Amino acid sequence: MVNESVRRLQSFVDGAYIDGVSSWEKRSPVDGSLVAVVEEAGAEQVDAAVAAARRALEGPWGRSSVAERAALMRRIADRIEARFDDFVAAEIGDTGKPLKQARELDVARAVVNFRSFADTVSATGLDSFLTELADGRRALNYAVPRPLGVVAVVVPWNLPLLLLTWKVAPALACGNAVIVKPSEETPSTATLLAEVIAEAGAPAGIYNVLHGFGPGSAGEMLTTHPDIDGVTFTGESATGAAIMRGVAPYVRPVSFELGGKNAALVFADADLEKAVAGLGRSIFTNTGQVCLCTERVYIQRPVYDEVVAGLVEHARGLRLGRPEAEGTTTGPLISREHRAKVHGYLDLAREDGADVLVGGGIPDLGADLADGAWIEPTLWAGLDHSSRVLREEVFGPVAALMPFDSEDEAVKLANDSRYGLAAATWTSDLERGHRVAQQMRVGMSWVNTWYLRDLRSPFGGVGLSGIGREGGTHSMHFYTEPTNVCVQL
Ligand SMILES: NC(=O)C1=CN([C@@H]2O[C@H](COP(=O)(O)OP(=O)(O)OC[C@H]3O[C@@H](n4cnc5c(N)ncnc54)[C@H](O)[C@@H]3O)[C@@H](O)[C@H]2O)C=CC1
Ligand SMILES: O=C(O)/C=C/C=C(\O)C(=O)O
Repeated sequence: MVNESVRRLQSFVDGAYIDGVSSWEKRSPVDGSLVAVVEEAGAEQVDAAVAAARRALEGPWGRSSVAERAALMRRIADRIEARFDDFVAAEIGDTGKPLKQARELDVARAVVNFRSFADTVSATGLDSFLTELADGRRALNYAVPRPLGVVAVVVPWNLPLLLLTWKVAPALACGNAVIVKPSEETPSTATLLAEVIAEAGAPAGIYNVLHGFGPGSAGEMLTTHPDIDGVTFTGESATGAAIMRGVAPYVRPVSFELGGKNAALVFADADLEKAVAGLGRSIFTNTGQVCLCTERVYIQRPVYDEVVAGLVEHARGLRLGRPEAEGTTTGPLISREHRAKVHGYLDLAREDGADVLVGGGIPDLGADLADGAWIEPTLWAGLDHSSRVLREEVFGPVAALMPFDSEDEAVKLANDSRYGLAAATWTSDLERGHRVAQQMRVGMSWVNTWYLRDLRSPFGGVGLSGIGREGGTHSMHFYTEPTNVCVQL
């Protein structure tokens, strides 16, 4: 039985909430309590969303000016700010993440995403060339960006609103219509955003939300729909591969930000206090559920023991608890299913001979939280580089610590991965910092910091970590198709 006070979440198509074909119960990873009943969209709702988005593009929205669209982005940002606490509550309800993080990272970044892409679209000029041929003819070439069209936005559960708005803001700023498929684990903020975008004066049909799952459900139905024009996706690499297969018959562009198995390198000359604090953040933020999180830490041998001791102390100082509780630093994993996956790696690490320095199991947080998806922050030493624990993305609050001797060895170990998303180098030798950072085979290479973002810079990965870059003008390129005009003068 569903308590009457429990929210029902519906898909949002053509400016209105619509019924689904079935429903599921979204439960809190904090204590297993019921958060919402979510209606699953079926093929009919997917068709309706694609048709609504297409109609919107054919209407006034398709002729809107950059200035009008930038103004709308700013009004949406203002409306999110006006309902900041509602977004924070919705995000916490779905994920169990600490209140402070939801406020300072997730929802704050949603506001910045809209403002930043309002700025970028306003400042982006045209590519143009004055062409002078050998025979004396002259021409003006200029490329006019047209919207990509109907864009499918498929996003995961780890930073739900942040990652959703990171794609929706530039897509709308460029004049597209979007159909969002939020994760089945985090349906709330995408639904609330529909209300806010409508309140900000957006035309019906430019922002649609379909609730559902991946294979055989709304995710697959949307990304294999013949009338979408492109897919932007963040999530697991295997899911990216499945989406690629789905769009292949229609030859649609994709932008993928996928998994990571990110390395950090700590050199003996680093400021160790800062390095340990930075590593603590890069391993454990969001319970390790950020694609950028560090899961492999290489430490130069002379400072190995000191860094290991510092990290163990940091992990022991983390406070697992309810999002709103004073002092909570760390929430649960997103679900029991995901915990089973992470727990599988804890078992595997032991089988592969890891020395478990801290954590390694499921914590006892009392009867109140017994039905949640809690896991202990865990650090390992002594793992061989060939262990699957060091090759596969765990996506939990875990890292393996390993010593190295030379810079060349550290670079080689860090790059020994099929993933290539992010890296962090800790050193007080600036030359080394630049040298090592540039050798990392990744999309984002930080020096003496981690997850410091400038939204104008390219964001994405190489290898199994993705295809393409988003951010600033890189987003503009993905969400538009240029038409080159050549006028003989
Ligand atoms: N690197 C990253 O950013 C993330 C990695 N993960 C990893 O992925 C694992 C699986 O978690 P999931 O939530 O299942 O992530 P996922 O990557 O499979 O799901 C992300 C989104 O894709 C949708 N989806 C799944 N299969 C699809 C398909 N065939 N076609 C279209 N859409 C599809 C999902 O419904 C969700 O909205 C996690 O255990 C975690 O390790 C999960 C979330 C983010
Ligand atoms: O800051 C961003 O734009 C994105 C951060 C994190 C991810 O992309 C992720 O965890 O997938």
